[in-house]
Amino acid sequence: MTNLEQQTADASFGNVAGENSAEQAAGSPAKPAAGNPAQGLASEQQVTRPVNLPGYELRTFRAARDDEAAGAQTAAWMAATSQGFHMNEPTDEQLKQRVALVIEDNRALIGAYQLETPDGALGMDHPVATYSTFNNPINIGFGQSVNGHLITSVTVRPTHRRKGLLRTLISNDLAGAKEAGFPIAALTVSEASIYRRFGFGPATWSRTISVDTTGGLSFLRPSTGRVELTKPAALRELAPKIFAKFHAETPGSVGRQAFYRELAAGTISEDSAEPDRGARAALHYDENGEIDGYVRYKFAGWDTDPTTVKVSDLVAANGEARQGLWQFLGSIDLVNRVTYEEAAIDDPLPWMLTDSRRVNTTHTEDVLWLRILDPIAALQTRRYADDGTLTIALQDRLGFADGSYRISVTDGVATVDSLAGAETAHPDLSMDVSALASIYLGGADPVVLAAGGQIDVHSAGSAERARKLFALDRAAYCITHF
Ligand SMILES: CC(=O)SCCNC(=O)CCNC(=O)[C@H](O)C(C)(C)COP(=O)(O)OP(=O)(O)OC[C@H]1O[C@@H](n2cnc3c(N)ncnc32)[C@H](O)[C@@H]1OP(=O)(O)O
Repeated sequence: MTNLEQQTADASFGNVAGENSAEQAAGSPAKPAAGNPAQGLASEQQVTRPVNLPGYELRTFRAARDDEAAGAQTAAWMAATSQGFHMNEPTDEQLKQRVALVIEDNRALIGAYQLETPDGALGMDHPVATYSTFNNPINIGFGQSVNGHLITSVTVRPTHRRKGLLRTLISNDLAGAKEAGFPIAALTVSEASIYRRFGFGPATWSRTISVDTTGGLSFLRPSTGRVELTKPAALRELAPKIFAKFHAETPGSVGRQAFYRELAAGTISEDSAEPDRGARAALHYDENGEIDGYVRYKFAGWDTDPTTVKVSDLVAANGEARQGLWQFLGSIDLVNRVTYEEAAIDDPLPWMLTDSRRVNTTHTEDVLWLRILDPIAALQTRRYADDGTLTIALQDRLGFADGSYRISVTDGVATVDSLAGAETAHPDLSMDVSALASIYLGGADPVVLAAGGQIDVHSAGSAERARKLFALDRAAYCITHF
C-alpha cells in the first residue's frame, strides 16, 4: 500500500465539485444516493444490523457535522481506521478536517462492534472493523460513464482478524449495492491477494518511472504553451477543474474525492496529515492561455543520489500539457532525477524524448479493481470497438452475476441477453466474474487471461474476438486512489 493509499483511506474522501451527479453518469441507479445506507441519516444517527457472526453487530452512520467537534462515534471510527493503516491517531484539528471531507464525500461509515468487551479493553463503542462507501463516476470509455459504488477504509482489528468480518461486511454491502442498482463496485487495494474471492479483478495498472534529467530533457518536437509556478494553495480551485478535463478524456479514471483537492493545495501531505511545506506546484498553459495541466512535486532531499524530485501528482488534459510539464521537470536546476509513481503503462513520455532510455520503469502495480454486480447493465452501458456476438458463462461465488449471457454488438452498441436452458450449453468463453472485471475496460487482454488460466475458451478464436470487442478507444488509466 502506498503512502497515498494509506492517507486517503485513513483520512477523507469526497467528490470533486460537479463530478458526482448521478445525472452525469449513465448506468446510475434511479435513486441518486441509493446504495448508500447512511443516506437520510442525521449526523451520528445509526442503523444497527445484527449479523451472522455471533458477538458482533454492524452499525452504519454518517459523520458528525464539521462545525461541531467530531462525534464520539465518528472519532472512534476514525481512530480505528488510523490504527488499521498504521497511521497516527488524528489530532482534534485533523479529525475536524477529515470529518468535513467525509461529509463532502457523502460517505457512509460502517463499523462492526462487539456486543460485550472485557474490563480494560477498548469498549463496545470502538469498532473492531471499519468499512466505508461513497459514489463517484468511472469513465468506461467511448464517452460513457457509470456511477461507481466505491469501497474504502476496510480494516479489521488484529485481535479479530480471520473470523469472517471482512467477508460479512463486503457481502452485506455488495448485496445492498446490487439491490440499489449499481452495476459496478470498485476499490483500490492494499494487497492483491484479498479481493478476487469477492469477485473483484484488477482493471487498470500504472508504473513508477525514474527519469534521468541530467542536463535537461531533449524533446523530438518543441513544446507548446508555457509553464509557470504557482502556490500549491492555488490548486485548491484549479486542480479539480484540470482533473475534470483529464477524467473526461481517460477511460478507467475515477472521479476524485475532496482529499485530492486538499493534497494538491498542500493542506494535507502524503506522509502525515500536517500541511506539506515542501510541496511545489506548476501549471501548464496552452497556446490560448488556458490552463490544461498541473504538476505537484517535492525535492526529495540533498542526501538523494542522484538528487531527486518526486512528483506526487501530475494531471495533464492532453499530450502537449504532459510534454510541457515534463520539460519543466527536466529543467529544474540541481536535480538529476525525477520520479513519478503514477505513470500510465503506455505513458507517451519515452516517445517524446530524443533519448527514450532516460525513462526507466522501477515498479508496476494494479490500481483500480472492479466488481461487476450487474453484467447486463455493465455490458450494455459501455460501447464496443467492433461488432459481433459473444456468449460468456460467468461464475460468481457471491451469486450476483452468475449465469450465461449473449453480447450482441451492432454499431458499437451491445444488447445483452441472459440465457436459459439449452442456450447455455455452448458458451464461447467461461470465466469467473473477476476476469470479466479485468477485461471490462480493455486493460487486460482476454487472450492473455486465457493463457493464464483465467478464461476458458470453448470455441476457436473467441478470445481473439473478445479482445477486439472489449478494446477501448484509449488505454484505461486511473490516477485516483481511494
Ligand atoms: C479497499 C481497502 O480499504 S483495501 C485495505 C484492506 N485493509 C488492510 O489491508 C488493513 C490490514 N488488514 C486488515 O485489516 C484485515 O486483515 C483484512 C481487512 C484485510 C481482512 O479482514 P478479515 O476480517 O481478517 O478477513 P476475513 O476473516 O473476512 O477473511 C475473508 C477471506 O479473505 C482471506 N483474507 C483475508 N485477509 C487476507 C489477506 N491479507 N491476504 C489474503 N487473503 C486474505 C481470508 O483468508 C478469507 O478467505 P476465505 O474466506 O476465502 O477462506
